Amino acid sequence: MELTIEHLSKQFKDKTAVDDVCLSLTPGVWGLIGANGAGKTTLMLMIADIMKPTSGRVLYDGKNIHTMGEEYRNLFGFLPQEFGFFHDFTVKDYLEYVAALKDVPTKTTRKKIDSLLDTLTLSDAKNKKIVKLSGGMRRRVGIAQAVLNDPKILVMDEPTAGLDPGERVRFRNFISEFSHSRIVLISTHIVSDIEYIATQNAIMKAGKILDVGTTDELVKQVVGKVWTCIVPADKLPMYEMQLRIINQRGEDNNQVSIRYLADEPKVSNSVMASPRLEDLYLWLFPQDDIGKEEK
Ligand SMILES: Nc1ncnc2c1ncn2[C@@H]1O[C@H](COP(=O)(O)OP(=O)(O)OP(=O)(O)O)[C@@H](O)[C@H]1O
Repeated sequence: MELTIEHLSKQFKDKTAVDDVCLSLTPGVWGLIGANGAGKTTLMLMIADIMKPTSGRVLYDGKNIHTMGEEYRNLFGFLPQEFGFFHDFTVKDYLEYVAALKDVPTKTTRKKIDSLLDTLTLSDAKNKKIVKLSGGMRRRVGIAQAVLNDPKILVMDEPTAGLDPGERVRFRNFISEFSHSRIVLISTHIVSDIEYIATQNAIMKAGKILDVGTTDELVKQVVGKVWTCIVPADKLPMYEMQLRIINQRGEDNNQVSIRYLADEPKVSNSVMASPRLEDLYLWLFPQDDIGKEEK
């Protein structure tokens, strides 16, 4: 099974949101990583066949998804970033409605919904109106509707937005299990949410895919660029001005442990750290760039 993205572009007036993207997605969890405005949502909407590309095409096992119509929709699950819930529906009624839309066999619908609500710890919310749910619960209802038809391809735009730490862990476990022989594409800028479950990552910046690889392959780019050291707490403001500090933790005796990015050690007692995906992300997307991509 393969989803092939061939020279996909999307132009909005003078803005190229997606710029000649080529990517071949195979079964596994794919992390689509990029700052705000990188083009992730636009790319996902085209993969969902909701938005028409300006040029290029998406093929599922060699077939153009746009010509597959219902056949594609039946094997596809999508969690959009902005989710238009039917707020007056109860969770159960809403999921039954989606199941009907997606041609889930009526015989199995109830069982399927109950089992999903259980897995996503939503059983207690089953008969509550969606309007009454917390943001994290609504997101989980969104996840439930996306997987209701057991999709072969699951695309989720920022699925962990609004989830608390416990919910994030459960989400990761759920996706790891679910992704077996399926293509799961997850966009996020919360890198730690996919770091340990993504079999591959695609890094997107300014509409282009900069790099594709496993986490281990990708983080090689920042080997020798991540440092940790201990500095006196009263010197921290000075270091904050001079260094790209990505993490800091208070220690005993008025000291602070800092983790920073630099081509070479900038503070005398610095020790080279093993890079993580988040370090690479911050290296590629310095905070100042976040949100500026659209300019
Ligand atoms: N309908 C539209 N009309 C005009 N410009 C758009 C439209 N949709 C997206 N854009 C622009 O295209 C670029 C990519 O947007 P997109 O939402 O795909 O990025 P993103 O990586 O998903 O960002 P975020 O994480 O903030 O959702 C941005 O500059 C955005 O302003």
